[in-house]
Amino acid sequence: MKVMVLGAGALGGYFGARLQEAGHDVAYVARGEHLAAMQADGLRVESPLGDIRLPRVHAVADPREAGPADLVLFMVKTYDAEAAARSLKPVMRPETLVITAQNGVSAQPILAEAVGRSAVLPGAVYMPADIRAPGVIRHSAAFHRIVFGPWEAEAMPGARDIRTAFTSAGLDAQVSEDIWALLWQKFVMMAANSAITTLTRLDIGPIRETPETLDLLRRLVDETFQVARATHPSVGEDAAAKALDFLLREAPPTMHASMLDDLRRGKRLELPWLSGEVVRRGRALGIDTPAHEVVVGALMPYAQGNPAA
Ligand SMILES: NC(=O)C1=CN([C@@H]2O[C@H](COP(=O)(O)OP(=O)(O)OC[C@H]3O[C@@H](n4cnc5c(N)ncnc54)[C@H](OP(=O)(O)O)[C@@H]3O)[C@@H](O)[C@H]2O)C=CC1
Ligand SMILES: CC(C)(CO)C(=O)C(=O)O
Repeated sequence: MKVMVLGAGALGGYFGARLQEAGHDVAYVARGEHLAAMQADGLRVESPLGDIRLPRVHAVADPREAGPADLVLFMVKTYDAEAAARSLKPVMRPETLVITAQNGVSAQPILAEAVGRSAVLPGAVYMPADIRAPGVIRHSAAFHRIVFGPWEAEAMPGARDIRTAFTSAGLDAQVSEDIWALLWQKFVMMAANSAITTLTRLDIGPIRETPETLDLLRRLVDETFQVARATHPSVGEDAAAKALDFLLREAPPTMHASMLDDLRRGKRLELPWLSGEVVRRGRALGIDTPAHEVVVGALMPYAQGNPAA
């Protein structure tokens, strides 16, 4: 399979490397020091599920240099989605399918606007990773799950073939028939997770051991749950319980949201599409979201990068 990773950072680098190791033809679209390091020395992945060393990778700055692909992994941050989607449009072919990974529910429509809904397989990724150094991806838990599904039914056979390619590469991949319910379910967990770990600058372990902070986490989950249920009725009644189950029991104590990594590095934050999205949608629906409002107020000075830099 010919694969293009558009945004070959933490997730894109990880999935691209696993697929290349399994024999697929992968092109990595990246930029800056990370692109230069990949072009000079290849790509490394450090993972509890097995390290990967790829001394040579096809790393480029623009999708046009990568050429057309059967599968595009669209793995830029939400704030880069519009420009990346525009750059993808000229290399799309009728058979190309594009999997998304962005947290939240905003990036997928931006991509669909550029390439058409029938080409988009919205996806949710469950694994913590970051770029440890240029050319080096660090995966920091023993799970790497991706779930995607067709926005429009005709893409279902293509989605199943892609799942086979992923599982043959050792990845934990599933196809969902109601991907939007799943994206909202992840959003219920993730809006709270990104808010609480970034606000406190802590991993989830100490947060769940502190009763007052745990109470705040529960309120963040509940507010997003109210918004999710009002927006997407097929989100289950148990969505808040499932989100809490992940955060309080399944997640390793060292887990934190990728937004905290971004804050620590002085990078832009996806805050407007996480807590910001909950507040915006809550207002439109007449649902109070006071906990997320505080998070937005406290973190917004960091949303464009370190305000002290
Ligand atoms: N990391 C994680 O653990 C998880 C992340 N997610 C979600 O997945 C998405 C991707 O996250 P993540 O992998 O951490 O992000 P990263 O910032 O690690 O990777 C994105 C990469 O794409 C590059 N990039 C952005 N736009 C372009 C472009 N137009 N052309 C070429 N390169 C480009 C960025 O460069 P630059 O650095 O210069 O901006 C960056 O290197 C996010 O929306 C996040 O919410 C979901 C689950 C887990
Ligand atoms: C918390 C995690 C790793 C869960 O997959 C995530 O989605 C993120 O940090 O962006």
